[in-house]
Amino acid sequence: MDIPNELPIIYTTPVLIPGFILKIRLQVEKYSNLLNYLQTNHDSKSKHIGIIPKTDFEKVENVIGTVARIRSIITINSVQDFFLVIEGICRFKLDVKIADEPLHIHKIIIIENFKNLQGDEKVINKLIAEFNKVVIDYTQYAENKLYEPAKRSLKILSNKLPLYQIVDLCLKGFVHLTPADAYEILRATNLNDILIFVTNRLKQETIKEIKHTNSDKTGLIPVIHFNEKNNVMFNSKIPEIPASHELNQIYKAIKGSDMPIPVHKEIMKEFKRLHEMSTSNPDYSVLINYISYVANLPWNKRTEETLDLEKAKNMLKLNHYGMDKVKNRILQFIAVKILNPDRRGPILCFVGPPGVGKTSIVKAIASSLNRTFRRISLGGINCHSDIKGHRRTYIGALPGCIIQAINQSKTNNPVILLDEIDKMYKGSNGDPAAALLEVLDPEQNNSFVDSYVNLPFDVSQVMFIATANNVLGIPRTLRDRMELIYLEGYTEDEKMQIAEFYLIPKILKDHNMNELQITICNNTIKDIIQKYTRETGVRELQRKLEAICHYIAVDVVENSDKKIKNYVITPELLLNIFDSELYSVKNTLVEESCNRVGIAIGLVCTPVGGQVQIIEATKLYSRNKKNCLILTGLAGKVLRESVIIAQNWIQSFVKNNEVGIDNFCVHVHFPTGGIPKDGPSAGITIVCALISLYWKIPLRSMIAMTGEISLNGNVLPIGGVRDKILAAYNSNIKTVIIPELNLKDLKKIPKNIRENLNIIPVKNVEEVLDIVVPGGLAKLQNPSFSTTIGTCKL
Ligand SMILES: Nc1ncnc2c1ncn2[C@@H]1O[C@H](COP(=O)(O)OP(=O)(O)OP(=O)(O)O)[C@@H](O)[C@H]1O
Repeated sequence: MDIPNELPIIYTTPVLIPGFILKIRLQVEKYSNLLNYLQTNHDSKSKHIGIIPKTDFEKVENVIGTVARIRSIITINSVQDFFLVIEGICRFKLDVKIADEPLHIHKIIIIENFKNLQGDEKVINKLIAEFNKVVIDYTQYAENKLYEPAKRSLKILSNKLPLYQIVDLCLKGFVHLTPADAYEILRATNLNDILIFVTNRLKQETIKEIKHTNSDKTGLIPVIHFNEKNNVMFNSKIPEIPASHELNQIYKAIKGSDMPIPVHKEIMKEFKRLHEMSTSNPDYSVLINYISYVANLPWNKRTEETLDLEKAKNMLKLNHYGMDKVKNRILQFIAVKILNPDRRGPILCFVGPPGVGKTSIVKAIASSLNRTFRRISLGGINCHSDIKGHRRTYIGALPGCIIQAINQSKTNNPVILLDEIDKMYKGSNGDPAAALLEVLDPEQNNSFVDSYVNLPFDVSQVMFIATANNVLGIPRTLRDRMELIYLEGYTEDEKMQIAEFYLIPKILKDHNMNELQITICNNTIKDIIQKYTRETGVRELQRKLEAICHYIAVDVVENSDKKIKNYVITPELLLNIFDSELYSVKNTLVEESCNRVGIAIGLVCTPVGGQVQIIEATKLYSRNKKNCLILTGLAGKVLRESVIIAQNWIQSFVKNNEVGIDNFCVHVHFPTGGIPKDGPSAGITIVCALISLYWKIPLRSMIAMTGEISLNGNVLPIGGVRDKILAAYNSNIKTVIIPELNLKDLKKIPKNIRENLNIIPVKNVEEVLDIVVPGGLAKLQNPSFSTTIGTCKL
């Protein structure tokens, strides 16, 4: 729409805000020129006029008005007035006068419309939060009075609209504006000013409503306290100013608290009860503790979040090596928050073996967002009330760990780490997972009710991040509510980097030793990794490096009067520090298994990373026991089924090759016997061990394998390929057989490891046998080499 830069101007008492429609009444006598102008020549609807509010504008530097489009002109013959229906289009600044007669014509400068106004990013979130709070308070008291459009606006408001629309709806729906108010808004140069203005007006309206409601019911004039600092309002009927020092303290705590009005009302009821209670009553101290706990909760205290991508990137990089998946996810979270501050992020859950940095990166995330950090250890929790607290009626009742963590953080938007979420279990006193559901569900967590506090607390601002070692340990319902991010173990090279650039500088700083000349050679770090630790993470490595510092510390203290020495930690010195090597680089079990019948090398994934797993099989001849299968080594249900599938596949293979079948027992063992094992991925390894046993052929040495088998001999994909291949590499295995369908996982494996290992993908068991059996599949199919096979039952 073309708006001329010179417009006829009129002055009106009502203020026209862009987007609104106004009907004004003008005297024909006074405005005859304007009426002529609008009625002659062109269609009046294409004409614009400038509307300037009749205020004390001469005192104001810049006079702001609204460009209005004429919607209709209503003239009534018998009346000396006419009506203009005008629609506010945009705002303008009044410029120089062009003419006084026949019309007041001024030059105008169009200024930014509300829609394009910006808010001050630093404070806008706080203002919106406060505004939302005031809207809730207001509607609680004035809902019956609100007319339909306002109620509709309220519904829309809860859908989190862009800010300018919130303001727009407020103007239309809630606030009764005096002309002075409206002019204030018209002149606003940023959205913050408008939001502050509208919030304050709503507060005043709410106070009016509260006064009205309370005096209606009780005839008492309520005490209304307006907390300037937090701009939060309180309303309560205090019985009388409490006499005792203790009660006074609590009263002050309630007054100083920033709890929402409904909570405040409830707490004042309790306070009234306390006030009337005898101090000898056993409930007295319980009630005092309760009220002061609730009053001191951070109902509305928050840290100002820093949403700065570059800063967060640097901070995360500074604290942790690698972990790209986690870092990228956090950067995405920040980017989304910048675009839409109200959007709630998902609940993240980092799953991985111990010591890979799950806990420590959450701390780094909290500081990169400038939020406080609390850790809740869920390991071993077996009771509903550990999460949700105990009812106040119980002796020694306490709030649950969620509210306690929020209370300790003193803010309502901390980062809370739910550590070891896979290690909670259901006890006789309820299921803690069910209680956590309520906390983690974005639909419910803005009114989380802890049994002790017994009042709704908004935990939706809290950023919950969970960690787990084993995804299967996380209750299914909780798993559904979280976004799982898997962290893998580190390779030797990665551990070297972490030790050199992260752990050693951190440990030296912690021990106040960064001034000393300490050199830990690369060979030393490598030796620690290979001979003194066996882990997928770096926690043990960190402990060993700390032990080196403790060793040096004694020397430093004993020789404190002498000149500072240079300390060079060589691999040889490690023997002095740690007494003896803990692990051999060679995996003796694997090496001994070579050239023996009935043994195959498998790969397994444990909660602490990948491992090489030997499978042993032997025949037992016994008169009494025939056709039986003995399994040892704490094999789980799925593993036992894998053995049966392997046996049955071998039987069909034997039949096809016309090999004889005999009756005897087979014993399959999964060392080490003390550790429970389960899962389907040992399928092809079991087949190979049994084939080696039946055909009495030792398998080719140093070949490890992993893959599930189906009854007709297909090799199916399995999980944990990266960890398994790393374990094979660390155990000097030269060839690894994996299912062809797992080829996609190879991109997660460092290039140097891929180049140094012979990784062979297979589709079926025949291909496996062709690789592991000396002489290949042909040798097995040659009847002169075949042997008798046992038919076995479990
Ligand atoms: N990628 C890494 N970069 C730097 N330091 C790391 C890295 N990964 C782990 N660490 C260090 O290793 C130590 C152990 O890490 P952390 O306690 O976070 O492990 P975790 O995965 O939470 O283990 P758990 O599952 O046992 O709780 C910490 O000191 C941490 O700083």
